[in-house]
Amino acid sequence: MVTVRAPATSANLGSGFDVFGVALDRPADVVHVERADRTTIEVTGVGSQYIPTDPDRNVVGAVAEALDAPAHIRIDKGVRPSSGLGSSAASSAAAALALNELYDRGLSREELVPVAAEGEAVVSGEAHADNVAPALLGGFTVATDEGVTTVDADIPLVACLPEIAVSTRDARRVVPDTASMEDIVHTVGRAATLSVGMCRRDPALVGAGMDDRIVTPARAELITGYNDVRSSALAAGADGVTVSGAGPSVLAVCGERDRTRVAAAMVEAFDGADVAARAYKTRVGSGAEVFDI
Ligand SMILES: Nc1ncnc2c1ncn2[C@@H]1O[C@H](COP(=O)(O)OP(=O)(O)OP(=O)(O)O)[C@@H](O)[C@H]1O
Ligand SMILES: N[C@@H](CCO)C(=O)O
Repeated sequence: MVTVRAPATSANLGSGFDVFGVALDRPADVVHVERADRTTIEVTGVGSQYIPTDPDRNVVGAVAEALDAPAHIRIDKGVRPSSGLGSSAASSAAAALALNELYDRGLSREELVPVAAEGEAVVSGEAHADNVAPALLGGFTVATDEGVTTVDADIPLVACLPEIAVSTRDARRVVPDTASMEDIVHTVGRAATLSVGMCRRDPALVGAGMDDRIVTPARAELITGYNDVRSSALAAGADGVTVSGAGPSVLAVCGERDRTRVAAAMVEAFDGADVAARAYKTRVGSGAEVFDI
Protein backbone atom coordinates (compact mmCIF):
# COMPACT_ATOMS: atom_id res chain seq x y z
CA MET A 1 0.00 0.00 0.00
CA VAL A 2 1.14 3.58 -0.70
CA THR A 3 -0.07 6.59 1.32
CA VAL A 4 0.20 10.19 0.11
CA ARG A 5 -0.80 13.51 1.78
CA ALA A 6 -1.63 16.29 -0.70
CA PRO A 7 -2.31 19.88 0.40
CA ALA A 8 -5.17 22.23 -0.22
CA THR A 9 -4.36 24.85 -2.83
CA SER A 10 -5.58 28.28 -3.81
CA ALA A 11 -5.68 29.03 -7.54
CA ASN A 12 -5.91 32.27 -9.57
CA LEU A 13 -4.73 34.61 -6.76
CA GLY A 14 -6.90 37.29 -8.42
CA SER A 15 -4.82 38.37 -11.41
CA GLY A 16 -3.65 34.88 -12.48
CA PHE A 17 -6.86 33.18 -13.58
CA ASP A 18 -6.21 29.54 -14.63
CA VAL A 19 -2.43 30.18 -14.29
CA PHE A 20 -1.35 31.02 -10.72
CA GLY A 21 -1.65 28.75 -7.70
CA VAL A 22 -0.17 28.20 -4.24
CA ALA A 23 0.03 25.14 -2.04
CA LEU A 24 -1.27 25.76 1.50
CA ASP A 25 0.29 24.08 4.52
CA ARG A 26 -3.16 23.01 5.68
CA PRO A 27 -5.74 21.46 5.31
CA ALA A 28 -4.95 18.34 3.21
CA ASP A 29 -6.29 15.05 1.80
CA VAL A 30 -4.67 11.70 2.58
CA VAL A 31 -5.00 8.96 -0.05
CA HIS A 32 -4.15 5.26 0.40
CA VAL A 33 -3.83 2.97 -2.66
CA GLU A 34 -3.50 -0.83 -2.99
CA ARG A 35 -3.19 -2.83 -6.23
CA ALA A 36 -6.47 -4.35 -7.50
CA ASP A 37 -7.88 -5.82 -10.72
CA ARG A 38 -10.31 -2.89 -11.03
CA THR A 39 -10.59 0.51 -9.37
CA THR A 40 -12.82 0.85 -6.31
CA ILE A 41 -13.08 3.97 -4.18
CA GLU A 42 -13.88 4.66 -0.52
CA VAL A 43 -14.26 8.22 0.80
CA THR A 44 -14.25 9.37 4.44
CA GLY A 45 -13.73 12.74 6.11
CA VAL A 46 -15.09 16.24 5.50
CA GLY A 47 -17.85 16.44 2.89
CA SER A 48 -17.45 12.75 1.99
CA GLN A 49 -21.24 12.43 1.83
CA TYR A 50 -21.18 14.69 -1.25
CA ILE A 51 -18.38 12.85 -3.07
CA PRO A 52 -19.17 9.96 -5.47
CA THR A 53 -17.38 6.60 -5.15
CA ASP A 54 -18.14 5.74 -8.80
CA PRO A 55 -14.72 5.72 -10.58
CA ASP A 56 -16.33 7.50 -13.55
CA ARG A 57 -17.41 10.40 -11.31
CA ASN A 58 -14.61 10.62 -8.74
CA VAL A 59 -11.46 12.44 -9.85
CA VAL A 60 -9.18 9.64 -8.65
CA GLY A 61 -10.91 7.23 -11.04
CA ALA A 62 -9.83 9.36 -13.99
CA VAL A 63 -6.27 9.48 -12.62
CA ALA A 64 -6.14 5.69 -12.19
CA GLU A 65 -7.37 5.27 -15.79
CA ALA A 66 -4.84 7.79 -17.13
CA LEU A 67 -2.02 5.82 -15.44
CA ASP A 68 -3.55 2.42 -16.31
CA ALA A 69 -3.24 1.68 -12.58
CA PRO A 70 -6.38 -0.04 -11.18
CA ALA A 71 -6.42 0.11 -7.38
CA HIS A 72 -8.53 0.18 -4.25
CA ILE A 73 -8.33 3.89 -3.39
CA ARG A 74 -9.25 5.17 0.07
CA ILE A 75 -9.56 8.95 0.33
CA ASP A 76 -9.55 10.63 3.73
CA LYS A 77 -10.83 14.13 2.91
CA GLY A 78 -9.36 17.04 4.80
CA VAL A 79 -10.25 19.62 2.10
CA ARG A 80 -13.99 20.28 1.90
CA PRO A 81 -15.46 19.82 -1.61
CA SER A 82 -16.74 22.91 -3.47
CA SER A 83 -14.65 25.10 -1.16
CA GLY A 84 -12.31 26.94 -3.54
CA LEU A 85 -9.37 25.29 -1.76
CA GLY A 86 -8.65 22.67 -4.40
CA SER A 87 -10.52 19.77 -2.86
CA SER A 88 -10.74 17.83 -6.12
CA ALA A 89 -7.13 18.74 -6.94
CA ALA A 90 -5.82 17.47 -3.59
CA SER A 91 -7.33 14.04 -4.26
CA SER A 92 -6.17 14.06 -7.90
CA ALA A 93 -2.60 14.99 -6.99
CA ALA A 94 -2.40 12.49 -4.13
CA ALA A 95 -3.75 9.67 -6.30
CA ALA A 96 -1.38 10.51 -9.17
CA LEU A 97 1.70 10.42 -6.94
CA ALA A 98 0.54 7.35 -5.01
CA LEU A 99 -0.34 5.29 -8.12
CA ASN A 100 2.89 6.39 -9.82
CA GLU A 101 4.77 4.90 -6.84
CA LEU A 102 2.51 1.80 -6.49
CA TYR A 103 2.95 0.79 -10.14
CA ASP A 104 6.50 2.16 -10.37
CA ARG A 105 5.60 4.28 -13.40
CA GLY A 106 8.67 6.49 -12.83
CA LEU A 107 7.00 9.77 -13.88
CA SER A 108 8.38 13.03 -12.43
CA ARG A 109 6.10 15.32 -10.45
CA GLU A 110 6.10 17.72 -13.42
CA GLU A 111 5.01 14.83 -15.68
CA LEU A 112 2.23 13.96 -13.19
CA VAL A 113 0.67 17.46 -13.43
CA PRO A 114 -1.27 16.76 -16.70
CA VAL A 115 -2.19 13.30 -15.36
CA ALA A 116 -3.71 14.83 -12.22
CA ALA A 117 -5.38 17.53 -14.36
CA GLU A 118 -7.37 14.74 -16.04
CA GLY A 119 -9.08 14.40 -12.66
CA GLU A 120 -9.99 18.10 -12.66
CA ALA A 121 -11.63 17.66 -16.07
CA VAL A 122 -14.10 15.20 -14.53
CA VAL A 123 -15.55 17.83 -12.16
CA SER A 124 -15.05 21.18 -13.87
CA GLY A 125 -15.16 20.13 -17.52
CA GLU A 126 -11.65 21.44 -18.20
CA ALA A 127 -8.23 19.99 -17.32
CA HIS A 128 -6.95 23.21 -15.65
CA ALA A 129 -3.62 22.60 -13.87
CA ASP A 130 -3.51 25.65 -11.55
CA ASN A 131 -4.58 23.64 -8.49
CA VAL A 132 -2.92 20.29 -9.21
CA ALA A 133 0.43 21.95 -10.05
CA PRO A 134 0.97 23.46 -6.56
CA ALA A 135 -0.61 20.37 -4.95
CA LEU A 136 2.12 18.24 -6.55
CA LEU A 137 5.06 20.69 -6.68
CA GLY A 138 4.41 22.98 -3.71
CA GLY A 139 5.13 26.69 -3.44
CA PHE A 140 3.80 29.32 -5.88
CA THR A 141 3.27 27.89 -9.36
CA VAL A 142 2.73 29.40 -12.82
CA ALA A 143 1.03 26.83 -15.07
CA THR A 144 0.82 27.42 -18.84
CA ASP A 145 0.50 25.14 -21.87
CA GLU A 146 4.34 25.25 -22.01
CA GLY A 147 4.63 23.69 -18.53
CA VAL A 148 4.93 24.78 -14.89
CA THR A 149 7.43 27.04 -13.14
CA THR A 150 7.63 27.23 -9.34
CA VAL A 151 8.87 29.63 -6.67
CA ASP A 152 9.54 28.44 -3.13
CA ALA A 153 7.76 31.43 -1.57
CA ASP A 154 7.21 31.61 2.18
CA ILE A 155 4.21 33.97 2.42
CA PRO A 156 1.68 34.09 5.33
CA LEU A 157 -1.94 33.63 4.27
CA VAL A 158 -5.44 33.40 5.71
CA ALA A 159 -8.01 31.21 3.92
CA CYS A 160 -11.53 31.89 5.14
CA LEU A 161 -14.04 29.14 4.29
CA PRO A 162 -17.75 30.08 4.56
CA GLU A 163 -20.52 27.51 4.99
CA ILE A 164 -21.76 27.98 1.42
CA ALA A 165 -20.88 25.89 -1.63
CA VAL A 166 -19.83 27.14 -5.05
CA SER A 167 -18.97 24.52 -7.66
CA THR A 168 -16.12 25.23 -10.05
CA ARG A 169 -18.37 24.30 -12.95
CA ASP A 170 -20.92 26.98 -11.94
CA ALA A 171 -18.20 29.54 -11.20
CA ARG A 172 -16.63 29.03 -14.64
CA ARG A 173 -19.94 29.88 -16.26
CA VAL A 174 -19.81 33.47 -14.92
CA VAL A 175 -16.34 34.22 -16.31
CA PRO A 176 -16.71 36.92 -19.03
CA ASP A 177 -15.79 35.94 -22.62
CA THR A 178 -14.06 39.24 -23.34
CA ALA A 179 -12.21 42.06 -21.54
CA SER A 180 -11.19 45.61 -22.44
CA MET A 181 -7.57 46.32 -23.33
CA GLU A 182 -7.47 48.65 -20.29
CA ASP A 183 -8.53 45.83 -17.95
CA ILE A 184 -6.16 43.34 -19.60
CA VAL A 185 -3.20 45.71 -19.16
CA HIS A 186 -4.24 46.37 -15.52
CA THR A 187 -4.45 42.64 -14.74
CA VAL A 188 -1.20 41.73 -16.52
CA GLY A 189 0.55 44.45 -14.51
CA ARG A 190 -0.85 43.07 -11.27
CA ALA A 191 0.10 39.51 -12.24
CA ALA A 192 3.69 40.61 -12.87
CA THR A 193 3.74 42.45 -9.53
CA LEU A 194 2.44 39.38 -7.71
CA SER A 195 5.13 37.19 -9.31
CA VAL A 196 7.88 39.59 -8.21
CA GLY A 197 6.35 39.61 -4.71
CA MET A 198 6.51 35.81 -4.56
CA CYS A 199 10.16 35.83 -5.68
CA ARG A 200 11.05 38.49 -3.09
CA ARG A 201 8.82 36.88 -0.38
CA ASP A 202 7.14 40.28 -0.02
CA PRO A 203 3.48 40.07 1.19
CA ALA A 204 2.85 43.72 0.33
CA LEU A 205 3.80 43.19 -3.34
CA VAL A 206 1.85 39.91 -3.50
CA GLY A 207 -1.19 41.65 -2.05
CA ALA A 208 -0.96 44.53 -4.51
CA GLY A 209 -0.71 41.95 -7.32
CA MET A 210 -3.99 40.28 -6.36
CA ASP A 211 -6.17 43.03 -7.78
CA ASP A 212 -8.16 41.86 -10.82
CA ARG A 213 -10.94 43.55 -12.79
CA ILE A 214 -11.83 40.67 -15.15
CA VAL A 215 -12.80 37.48 -13.32
CA THR A 216 -12.96 38.33 -9.62
CA PRO A 217 -15.87 40.82 -9.75
CA ALA A 218 -18.10 38.21 -11.42
CA ARG A 219 -17.08 35.53 -8.93
CA ALA A 220 -17.56 37.84 -5.93
CA GLU A 221 -21.26 38.00 -6.78
CA LEU A 222 -21.55 34.29 -5.91
CA ILE A 223 -20.18 34.79 -2.37
CA THR A 224 -22.59 36.31 0.18
CA GLY A 225 -20.80 39.01 2.17
CA TYR A 226 -17.64 39.05 0.01
CA ASN A 227 -17.28 42.83 -0.18
CA ASP A 228 -17.58 43.27 3.60
CA VAL A 229 -15.17 40.37 4.19
CA ARG A 230 -12.64 41.94 1.82
CA SER A 231 -12.87 45.42 3.32
CA SER A 232 -12.73 44.06 6.89
CA ALA A 233 -9.62 42.02 6.11
CA LEU A 234 -7.89 45.04 4.56
CA ALA A 235 -8.86 47.19 7.56
CA ALA A 236 -7.39 44.55 9.86
CA GLY A 237 -4.05 44.76 8.06
CA ALA A 238 -4.24 42.43 5.06
CA ASP A 239 -2.06 43.43 2.11
CA GLY A 240 -4.45 41.89 -0.42
CA VAL A 241 -7.69 39.88 -0.58
CA THR A 242 -9.27 37.87 -3.38
CA VAL A 243 -11.54 34.93 -4.16
CA SER A 244 -9.72 31.62 -3.59
CA GLY A 245 -10.00 29.48 -6.73
CA ALA A 246 -13.60 29.34 -7.89
CA GLY A 247 -14.75 30.31 -4.37
CA PRO A 248 -16.45 30.56 -1.94
CA SER A 249 -13.27 30.66 0.15
CA VAL A 250 -11.68 34.10 0.45
CA LEU A 251 -7.88 34.36 0.55
CA ALA A 252 -5.97 37.15 2.30
CA VAL A 253 -2.23 37.75 2.25
CA CYS A 254 -0.72 39.53 5.25
CA GLY A 255 2.27 39.80 7.51
CA GLU A 256 2.81 37.06 10.10
CA ARG A 257 1.83 39.35 13.00
CA ASP A 258 -1.49 40.35 11.36
CA ARG A 259 -2.84 36.84 10.61
CA THR A 260 -4.87 36.39 13.81
CA ARG A 261 -6.50 39.83 13.49
CA VAL A 262 -7.22 39.37 9.78
CA ALA A 263 -8.68 35.88 10.34
CA ALA A 264 -10.99 37.16 13.10
CA ALA A 265 -12.11 40.12 10.97
CA MET A 266 -13.02 37.85 8.02
CA VAL A 267 -15.03 35.42 10.15
CA GLU A 268 -16.81 38.33 11.86
CA ALA A 269 -17.67 39.94 8.53
CA PHE A 270 -19.17 36.69 7.22
CA ASP A 271 -21.08 36.41 10.51
CA GLY A 272 -22.46 39.89 9.86
CA ALA A 273 -23.84 38.52 6.60
CA ASP A 274 -25.38 35.57 8.48
CA VAL A 275 -22.83 33.16 7.01
CA ALA A 276 -20.90 30.84 9.32
CA ALA A 277 -17.24 30.60 8.40
CA ARG A 278 -13.93 29.26 9.60
CA ALA A 279 -10.48 30.68 8.93
CA TYR A 280 -7.25 28.76 8.35
CA LYS A 281 -4.16 30.72 9.40
CA THR A 282 -1.83 29.17 6.86
CA ARG A 283 1.07 29.94 4.52
CA VAL A 284 2.44 28.93 1.13
CA GLY A 285 3.47 25.32 1.74
CA SER A 286 5.08 22.26 0.21
CA GLY A 287 3.59 19.75 -2.24
CA ALA A 288 2.29 16.21 -1.85
CA GLU A 289 4.30 13.85 0.34
CA VAL A 290 4.61 10.06 0.10
CA PHE A 291 4.28 8.64 3.61
CA ASP A 292 4.84 4.95 3.25
CA ILE A 293 5.23 2.33 0.56
N1 LIG B 1 -12.01 13.06 -4.69
C1 LIG B 1 -12.79 14.16 -4.74
N2 LIG B 1 -12.62 15.16 -3.84
C2 LIG B 1 -13.42 16.25 -3.87
N3 LIG B 1 -14.42 16.46 -4.76
C3 LIG B 1 -14.60 15.47 -5.66
C4 LIG B 1 -13.80 14.31 -5.72
N4 LIG B 1 -14.23 13.54 -6.76
C5 LIG B 1 -15.27 14.20 -7.31
N5 LIG B 1 -15.51 15.34 -6.65
C6 LIG B 1 -16.59 16.31 -6.96
O1 LIG B 1 -15.98 17.54 -7.33
C7 LIG B 1 -16.75 18.64 -6.82
C8 LIG B 1 -15.78 19.52 -6.01
O2 LIG B 1 -14.87 20.03 -6.95
P1 LIG B 1 -14.84 21.62 -7.19
O3 LIG B 1 -13.76 21.86 -8.14
O4 LIG B 1 -16.21 22.11 -7.53
O5 LIG B 1 -14.51 22.15 -5.76
P2 LIG B 1 -13.06 22.46 -5.19
O6 LIG B 1 -12.09 21.54 -5.84
O7 LIG B 1 -13.13 22.47 -3.72
O8 LIG B 1 -12.90 23.97 -5.65
P3 LIG B 1 -11.76 24.70 -6.43
O9 LIG B 1 -11.45 23.75 -7.58
O10 LIG B 1 -12.38 25.97 -6.83
O11 LIG B 1 -10.62 24.86 -5.50
C9 LIG B 1 -17.84 18.08 -5.96
O12 LIG B 1 -19.04 18.09 -6.73
C10 LIG B 1 -17.42 16.64 -5.73
O13 LIG B 1 -18.55 15.77 -5.66
N1 LIG C 1 -8.78 28.46 -12.32
C1 LIG C 1 -9.86 27.64 -11.82
C2 LIG C 1 -9.48 27.19 -10.43
C3 LIG C 1 -10.54 26.42 -9.73
O1 LIG C 1 -10.05 26.13 -8.45
C4 LIG C 1 -11.15 28.45 -11.80
O2 LIG C 1 -11.10 29.54 -11.24
O3 LIG C 1 -12.17 28.00 -12.34
